[in-house]
Amino acid sequence: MFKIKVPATTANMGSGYDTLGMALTLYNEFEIEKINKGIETVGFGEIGLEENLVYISMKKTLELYGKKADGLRIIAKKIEVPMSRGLGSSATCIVAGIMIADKLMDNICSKDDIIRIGTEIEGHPDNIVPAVIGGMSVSIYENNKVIYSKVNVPKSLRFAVLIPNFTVSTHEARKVVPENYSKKDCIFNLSRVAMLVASMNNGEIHHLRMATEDKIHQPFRANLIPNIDKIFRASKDLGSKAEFISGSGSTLMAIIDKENIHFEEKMNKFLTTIEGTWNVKILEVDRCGALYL
Ligand SMILES: Nc1ncnc2c1ncn2[C@@H]1O[C@H](COP(=O)(O)OP(=O)(O)OP(=O)(O)O)[C@@H](O)[C@H]1O
Ligand SMILES: N[C@@H](CCO)C(=O)O
Repeated sequence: MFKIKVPATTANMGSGYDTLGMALTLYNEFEIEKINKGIETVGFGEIGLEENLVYISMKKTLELYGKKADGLRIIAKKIEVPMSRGLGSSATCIVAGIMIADKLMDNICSKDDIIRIGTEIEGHPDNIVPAVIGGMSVSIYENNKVIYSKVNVPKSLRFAVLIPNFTVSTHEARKVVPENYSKKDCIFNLSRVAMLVASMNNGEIHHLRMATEDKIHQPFRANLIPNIDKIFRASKDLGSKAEFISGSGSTLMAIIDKENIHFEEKMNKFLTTIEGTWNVKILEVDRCGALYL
């Protein structure tokens, strides 16, 4: 019947907890087929229908419009975004589910509707917004409304994702983030997140290291990722412009210049000296967002 392709996303980007996010050139693809009766899922491993985030999001969207689905097979056709690694795998499922429902209703939802429903399901907007519209974005979620704006990303940048073989659940990683902060720490992050948006927009790559510094979530989540300091130090030594935890982890992100062509090979070599298995991918910004194929 139809296919949907949704990009991976890296949320927070250091200083922008629950606020900044960016789509990356790594994708999940879902295919929908007609069947006689019921709803079937294929390619989702052990995940049962009622726990399947694509199905849950499709069902919720249809219910919002007073509709129901029947006679559908949802196929996880191509899964590139690893689960629970801080690359927005849940957002790919949520956005795909909403877009399936929308297609079944003859595309009555606007992008803003998809973003609003998706954010309500996910609980924060920073993966959902870039997954839908592509690029880097800043979002505000308040009173069930999402207000967002795109940020320019310099074309010379590449994004090295360092993906470990262990997972970090977002639900668990949100529990270690404190409820309250000092005025000093608030000013620390406010200044950096504003600097990050300005630096990206103005192509001031030399500001990125300071602009991605954070006191809101990363110091508390660092304990969930063994050797994070060593890995960030090695990345800096290999010429990266900035490093941060992607989303809630476990993936670590290094921003590099496109001319840094030996980064991948050298980082892979370094990571063999660290416990665990790591997979390095050099990605670009996805500038389109989710699409029907
Ligand atoms: N390919 C998939 N098939 C089915 N469900 C998936 C798939 N990928 C992700 N999920 C769902 O999303 C959940 C993972 O979401 P979680 O928010 O913990 O991680 P993430 O979205 O990968 O990371 P982050 O939000 O930090 O970027 C899984 O437990 C599962 O419910
Ligand atoms: N802003 C979210 C992103 C992960 O879903 C967090 O850091 O918990």
